[in-house]
Formats: sequence, C-alpha cells, structure tokens
Amino acid sequence: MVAEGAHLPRQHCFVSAQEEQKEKEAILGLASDDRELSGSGLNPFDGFDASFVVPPEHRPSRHLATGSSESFARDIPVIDLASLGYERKSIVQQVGRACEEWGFFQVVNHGVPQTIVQGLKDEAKKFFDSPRGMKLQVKRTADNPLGFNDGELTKNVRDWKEVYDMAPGGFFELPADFEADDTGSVIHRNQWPSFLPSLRACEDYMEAAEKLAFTLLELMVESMGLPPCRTHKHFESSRTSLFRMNHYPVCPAPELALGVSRHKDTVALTILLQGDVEGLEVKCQDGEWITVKPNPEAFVINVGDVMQVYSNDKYQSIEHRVVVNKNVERYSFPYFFSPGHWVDLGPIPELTSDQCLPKYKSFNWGKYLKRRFDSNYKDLGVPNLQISDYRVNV
Ligand SMILES: O=C(O)CCC(=O)C(=O)O
Ligand SMILES: [Fe+2]
Repeated sequence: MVAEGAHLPRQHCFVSAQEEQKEKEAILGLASDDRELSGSGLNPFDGFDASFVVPPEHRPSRHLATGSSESFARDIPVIDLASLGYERKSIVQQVGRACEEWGFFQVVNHGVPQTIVQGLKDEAKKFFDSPRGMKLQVKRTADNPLGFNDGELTKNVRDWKEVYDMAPGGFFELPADFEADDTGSVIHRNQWPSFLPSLRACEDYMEAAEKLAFTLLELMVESMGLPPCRTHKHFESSRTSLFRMNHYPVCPAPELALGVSRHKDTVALTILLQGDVEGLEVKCQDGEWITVKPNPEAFVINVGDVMQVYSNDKYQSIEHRVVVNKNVERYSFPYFFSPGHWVDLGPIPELTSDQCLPKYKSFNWGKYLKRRFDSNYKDLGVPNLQISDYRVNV
C-alpha cells in the first residue's frame, strides 16, 4: 500500500488487452478468473490464476530455478552499529555513502533484542497458518487500511502474498479529505484478531523498531551535514508509520509471478526484517537486479521517497521487488517510517542554495498519502500521485 507505483496503469508490451489475455490463458491453460476474492472463503494461493501473471519484460527469469548464489556476487553494504557510541563519525560516513551509492544497506548489532524478533516470527506464522475465514475477520477495508489483505496489486498485477498491516502506537491518522483545506483528520485503529491474542507481541517489536528508526533517521540526516535531530519534530507524534507482516506462500509458477512487483517505498525509510529465505531484489544503477543476501541477524534499510525529497535528490529511493519460490514459503516484516500527516514536505532549506535550487515544491504529506490510499479502492480517474508530480524544473 505504501509502494510507489502500485495501482498505476501497467506498462507492457502486449499489443492489445485481448492479446495479453490470450497470452495469459496460453501460459496458464485456463481461462482468466475474475472472482472477487476479498469476501470469499477461497484461498487465492491454492491455485494460480491469470491475475498474478507479470508482463514478460518484468518477469524474474534469472537464477530463480536454481536459487543460485551467483546473484550475491554484489551485495549491499553492511553497517555494524555496535560502535555507535564511540565511532559515530565513521558510521555516519558509511550511512551517507550507502545512501548515496545504493539507497539500501543492512545493519547489524542494531539493538533490537533477538527474543522480540523471534516472538514476532512465531506469531506471524501462527496468524498466517490460520484458516482464511478467520483471517478475514480482521480484513482491511475501504474504511480501515489496517488489517489483513490477500488481494493487493502492485503495478496493477496481483502480488503473490498476504499481508497484515498495523499502526505502531495503535492508530493511524490521515486528513479526512484530499481536496479541502481543513476538514480535520480521521483515525484508524489496529484490528487485533480475537482468535490469536498473542499476536499483540508485535507491539514489542514495533516499539523497538521505532527506536531504531529514529536512530537511523538521525544518522541519515547527520550524513547530509545537518544536526541529527533536524527533522525530529516531523516524526515525534507521527501516526502515519506502518508495520506490515508479509507472507509469501510457495508458488507453483515463480517464473510468472512476483511477491511484490517493482516499486519504491513512499516513506522516509524502511526497516525490513527478511528472515533467512531469499527473495528481495534491488535494482542497481546499471539496471541489474541483485538479490539481497538474507542475514537473519540484520535489518535491511532503504531510503524512501520522503528522504529523497528532504535530501533534494542526494539520496534516491530505489526500485526493488520480491521474487517467490516453489519450495519454501517466505516471511518478511517491513516497518515503514513516515512523518506526521500535518508535515509540509520539501527539500530541507539548508540543503538548497542559489547554486542548488530546490528540486521539489512543498506539498502536504498527509494529503499526499490520503490520495494514495483512496486510489487503492477506487479509480479516481487520474494517475496515482507520485513525488515526481511535485518536481520543479531547475
Ligand atoms: O519482502 C520483502 O523483502 C520486501 C517487501 C517490500 O518491499 C515491501 O513490502 O514494500
Ligand atoms: Fe518495498
């Protein structure tokens, strides 16, 4: 839902919709299936239907069949936070370099206790192993973006995944309206499943992840030559951060589908726990997709769109995607860290000058997010908003 580019008109190489349909049917040996899944008891991952088929040019053809490690030849930087108390300068430099050169890095010795991480993984497995009918008791709706969802699209293609979204701190707050100037805000509360009370162990994880998110924010901001707390007040009582549990079931046709199609994260930064099953791929500057080697001790951190705007494009939000697997299910846990809905977002003024003009005009973060949420549920008749809509020619 926070993926940039989700629900945009798909760019593809089929000549017509009919041709596209024919190709899908030929691949699958079945007619397309338009059933409305969100209300039914059917598990979408018991079979494979045309809605999961990714256009040929975006299919994950490489190294999938073997799961080979050839794709690990290049890997994103790993930064050890153990010495943060006494070697801060060196860590700030490493973070700055990683953000500029990769937009992605991993952190180890991050301070989130292993017991909390394990508790989260255990509860996530229990939740996703529950019958679909039970999971639907907490399903996400047009009125509440928090909860369970197994029908998400990215780039108009159905993701091979099911998710459960939660707001750290218990609730999520957005402006009531995209257009009007001041219509107040709307609060959405977490939905906790009555059949699994122990899932609230996630609250411990979210608390620890938020602490780490502030540490990383400070490091990124400091690496741009600013006081570490420069943007703190944008985040201190923010209620737009989101925690997601992703479950990618085993997939009978991993060469045709993706767990999440290529996208950028809309937020300031993402802290991802990816467990020990590979799947996350990052697009390098030369266009090659590389696999982020799983390290169960590490978190994968990436720069999001908000940081790209703050930094006036010094740090870029990078495209990534998730490949799925025939043999083993995968879980991942992104914590999406975002400013408060009231924040007017733009390049941080100290980073701009007559020689380095702002590349974005200011826009309200909450309204931007509200618009993107709305477009998840109805065709607004206009393309989904992107940060590039606020770009100015300089
Ligand atoms: O599952 C992963 O490794 C990444 C998921 C992701 O990119 C997302 O949920 O935005
Ligand atoms: Fe992502």
